[in-house]
Amino acid sequence: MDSVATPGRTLALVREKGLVPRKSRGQNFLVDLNIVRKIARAAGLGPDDTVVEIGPGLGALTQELAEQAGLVIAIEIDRDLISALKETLKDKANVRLVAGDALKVDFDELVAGFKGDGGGRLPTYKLVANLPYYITTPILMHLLTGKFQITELVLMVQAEVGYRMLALPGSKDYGSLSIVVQYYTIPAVILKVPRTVFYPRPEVDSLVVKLTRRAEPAVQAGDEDFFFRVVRAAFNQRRKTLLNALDSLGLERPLLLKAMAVAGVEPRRRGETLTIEEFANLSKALQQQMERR
Ligand SMILES: C[S@@+](CC[C@H](N)C(=O)[O-])C[C@H]1O[C@@H](n2cnc3c(N)ncnc32)[C@H](O)[C@@H]1O
Repeated sequence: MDSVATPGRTLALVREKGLVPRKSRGQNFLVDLNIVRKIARAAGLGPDDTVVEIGPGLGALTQELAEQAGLVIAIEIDRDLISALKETLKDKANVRLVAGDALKVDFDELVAGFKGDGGGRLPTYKLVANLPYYITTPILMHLLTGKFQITELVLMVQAEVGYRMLALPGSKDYGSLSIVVQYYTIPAVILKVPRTVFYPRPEVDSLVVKLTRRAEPAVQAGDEDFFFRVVRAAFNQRRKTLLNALDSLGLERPLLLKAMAVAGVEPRRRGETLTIEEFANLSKALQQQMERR
């Protein structure tokens, strides 16, 4: 079957199947084969690779992934799209379609269901998606904190979110998302994508980013849940000093001040100036002080 990634073929398929792209599901289909190819190529796929795709839509990206990977597992929430997908993917024997909600999927179990569990050593795989924008952050949190055997993620996201993933201390885009992404992965920009290559057109431009999973987190943060609580507290009230922002953790002031002194972090600084290492040191110092109480 010819690629569905052209305006003519996408529109014809939408009409033929009586589909109405749902905004509530983030349905903006790619209609530019050149962009589709660049996204798939960014994942560096070969015949030995398994790739999971979230939200295949009409199959534009799936068709290309199937050309390059050994096995493609595509999870689509909208059952109305499944019949269109069966048609656009009918000559792709290496694609497995799964109807379901990616937010609820245990990706390792899903892959093991098709590939076996590797005799206890779960197979690794890549993840590629033109993400539905309305759930970008929860999906990303699920993918990263879920500790799945994903080695690389190539994701198309709203440009603004992409810049937040890559932001460094001191920039206006730097926040909790930057820390979570950089803690677990090494992010890089692959490509800027204008809104004109989608049907229907979204209201914003997009960015394709590649996240390479680190073998070990970027820093040793001690208790991870606590580390992320500290990070969220620091950024929830960005304009406050760190000392005031961390009040929301419910800890006594003297303890906060002692931990800041131990970590070498000035209480008057703002959270948005702290590096990921400084957050980790602060979080560990707070944990130590709490244990000593
Ligand atoms: C931006 S579209 C991308 C479609 C296609 N991959 C493309 O590039 O043309 C997002 C897709 O994700 C699907 N989707 C939305 N929420 C989902 C979820 N929770 N789990 C799986 N798929 C979801 C939508 O139905 C839609 O097909």
